[in-house]
Amino acid sequence: MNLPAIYLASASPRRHEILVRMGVEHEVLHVPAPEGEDEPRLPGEPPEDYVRRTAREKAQRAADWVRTPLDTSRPILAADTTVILEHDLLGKPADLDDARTMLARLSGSIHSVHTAIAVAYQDSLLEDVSITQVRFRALTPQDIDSYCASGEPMGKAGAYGIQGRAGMFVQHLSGSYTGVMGLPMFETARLLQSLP
Ligand SMILES: Cc1cn([C@H]2C[C@H](O)[C@@H](COP(=O)(O)OP(=O)(O)OP(=O)(O)O)O2)c(=O)[nH]c1=O
Repeated sequence: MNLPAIYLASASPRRHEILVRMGVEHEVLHVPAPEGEDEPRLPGEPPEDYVRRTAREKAQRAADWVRTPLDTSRPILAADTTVILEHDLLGKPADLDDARTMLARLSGSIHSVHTAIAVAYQDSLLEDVSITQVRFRALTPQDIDSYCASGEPMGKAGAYGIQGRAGMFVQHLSGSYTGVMGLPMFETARLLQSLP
């Protein structure tokens, strides 16, 4: 498959790793974070809309930021991953207590992981979203403590990384494994292929 060389507007090492696996030539852009709260949700905004809007804003911010110094013929890819449990949105945990609370809520239940991708290219912004249902086995307090002690929950939506030890918590998955990790391969390849 012939996919174009791109810029990746993401600080997530997982997204870089997935693009490497896809064989997509890319350069990572370190776009300065906006001032204020990290990716705030608008009042009453449905999670599906939130995750799409956030990915679009990341791609647009990167496009505005790079305009002059970089090669504008390269598409700019951004993504946003959010865990949704009973209409609540679980982002990255603020600290280990927060991580413990999130993991206890995910224990023995089904949640969904939404990853939106957005590509800024030649004044247009294209997007797609991958939605995956994930069932966790019941976790004991010891499971949660030792997982938190591993350091893996921090920096990850829902306080877990399926690609690490938390893979052992996943009893069933319906959707995209790479979407849960932060960049759905199928949707990303399809979006990049659809560019003019
Ligand atoms: C659920 C899950 C999330 N994650 C990660 C992917 C994302 O890095 C992170 C969700 O946070 P995001 O806000 O989507 O991304 P980010 O802040 O890490 O990076 P950037 O905004 O610069 O692109 O959670 C995993 O690595 N494994 C998982 O199983």
